[in-house]
Parts: sequence; C-alpha cells; structure tokens
Amino acid sequence: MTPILSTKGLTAFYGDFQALFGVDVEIAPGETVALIGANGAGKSTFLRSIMGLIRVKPEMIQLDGRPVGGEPPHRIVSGGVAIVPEGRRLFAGMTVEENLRVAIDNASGRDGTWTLDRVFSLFPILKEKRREPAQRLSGGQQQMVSIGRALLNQPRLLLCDEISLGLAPRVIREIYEIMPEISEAGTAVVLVEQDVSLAKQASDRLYCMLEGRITLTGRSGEISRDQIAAAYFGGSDAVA
Ligand SMILES: Nc1ncnc2c1ncn2[C@@H]1O[C@H](COP(=O)(O)OP(=O)(O)OP(=O)(O)O)[C@@H](O)[C@H]1O
Repeated sequence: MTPILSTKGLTAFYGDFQALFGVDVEIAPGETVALIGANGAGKSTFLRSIMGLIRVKPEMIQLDGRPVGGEPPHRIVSGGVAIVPEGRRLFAGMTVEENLRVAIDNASGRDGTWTLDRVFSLFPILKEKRREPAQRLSGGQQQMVSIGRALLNQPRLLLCDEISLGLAPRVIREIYEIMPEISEAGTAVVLVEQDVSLAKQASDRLYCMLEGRITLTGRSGEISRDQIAAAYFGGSDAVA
C-alpha cells in the first residue's frame, strides 16, 4: 500500500543551522504514529516541513507517493493534511462556532465525513459554548476547538503538535479518548508528544527523534522503556 506520507532523507535548515539530518518516516493510511523526543529534537521542524512552512526539496516529502516538499501550505492542506498547531492559534476575536466555520469554508469542495454536528458530538462542551468567544474557554476546551477546526478541513492526515502540553491529566485523557474515532474515520495521525507513555498508548507505531535524527522506530506495543530511554537521550542499540 502506498504510504499516505513518506519522508525520504528529509533535511531542514534555519539559515545556516541544520535542524533535521535525513529523516525517513512512513505512515500508512489510517495509521497513528507517535513522534517523541526531547525539547529541540526537531519534532516541530518535522511538522513545519510537511506543512510547507520550511523550504525543502520536493522528493523529500511525498503525499500518496507524490513529491510535495516545498509546496506552499495551502497546497498541502488541499492535499488532505491538517495540523493542530502547538499553542492552538485560535482566532481570539471569534466565537467557538466561527472558529470552526472558518475550516468548513476552507474545506469547501473537499470530500469528508466531518461536520459541525460530528465535532459537537465528539466534544459536547463545544456545542454548549458555541457562541462564546474562543479566548474565554479553558485551555483544554480551546484545544478541542483547535482539533475540531483541523478535522473540519477533512484531513486524511492529521498532524498534532503537543496537544497535551499544559493541560490537566483529566482533560488530556478526555482529548485522547476521541483519537480512536479519528482513526476509525480513516484519518492517519502523527502525534508529536513529550509524554512518552501517552504517546505509546495512543499510537500503532512510534518514532523517537534526537538532535534532528530518528534514533528509534518500531511498533509502540513492542518497544521497551530502555530502548526509548537510549533513543531519547542518546546511546547505542536504539533501533527496535
Ligand atoms: N525559527 C528558528 N530559527 C532557528 N532555529 C530554530 C527555529 N526553530 C527551531 N529552531 C531550532 O531547531 C531545533 C529543532 O527545534 P524544534 O522546535 O523542531 O524542536 P522540538 O523537538 O519541536 O522541540 P520542542 O519540544 O521544544 O518544540 C532546535 O535546536 C531549535 O533551537
């Protein structure tokens, strides 16, 4: 089966500073893959490269086998990729529903199963708060809006950048509980996570990144804590 996403020898730079050194990742349609690694490992740079926010060579990123590296973000989004960005980035002056409707307008013409009602059934609190300004919601509720907005883009590949960051454990659980429904809709997911246990539990496969390189990959259920520790902090024998 052609992977929905593959990166081949992906390198990325900020000016002279090299942040990624030949990253190879593959994700099958409907698969959930976690990407873990310490601060500064290159996880966000990886996501930014896919979204077209960093200039890379075309063949370094392929969607459905088609080279798309360096294409502008709107082309990547119309190719079926959506991101839940770190820090959520909602439109602060808009209500919850208006934030969600922006994505519906963006996605017009793209097929998909996500509707406003389906997002409200995923996160019932958003229906209650639909007319409130987004900035008045709690951090967890804002994260739900951000996820809902990404889903309403009808993605086949959803990139999630540290969605648990700064949230209470109960809220994190609530958000992660809906992940299987996203997979069941056929959407592949990349979960960038600092919380290793959460990443392991929520994913089919896992990649660990260290200083811009993949240091471990394997099925999430089969990777040991020791292997993760070695890959996360550096050490030998890290590939499962
Ligand atoms: N805009 C930028 N300009 C220069 N260097 C950057 C920029 N953004 C990130 N970097 C550097 O690139 C490397 C990778 O950063 P990146 O944000 O991708 O890591 P990360 O794994 O997502 O970490 P975090 O968990 O802190 O977000 C780091 O050394 C970081 O300092």
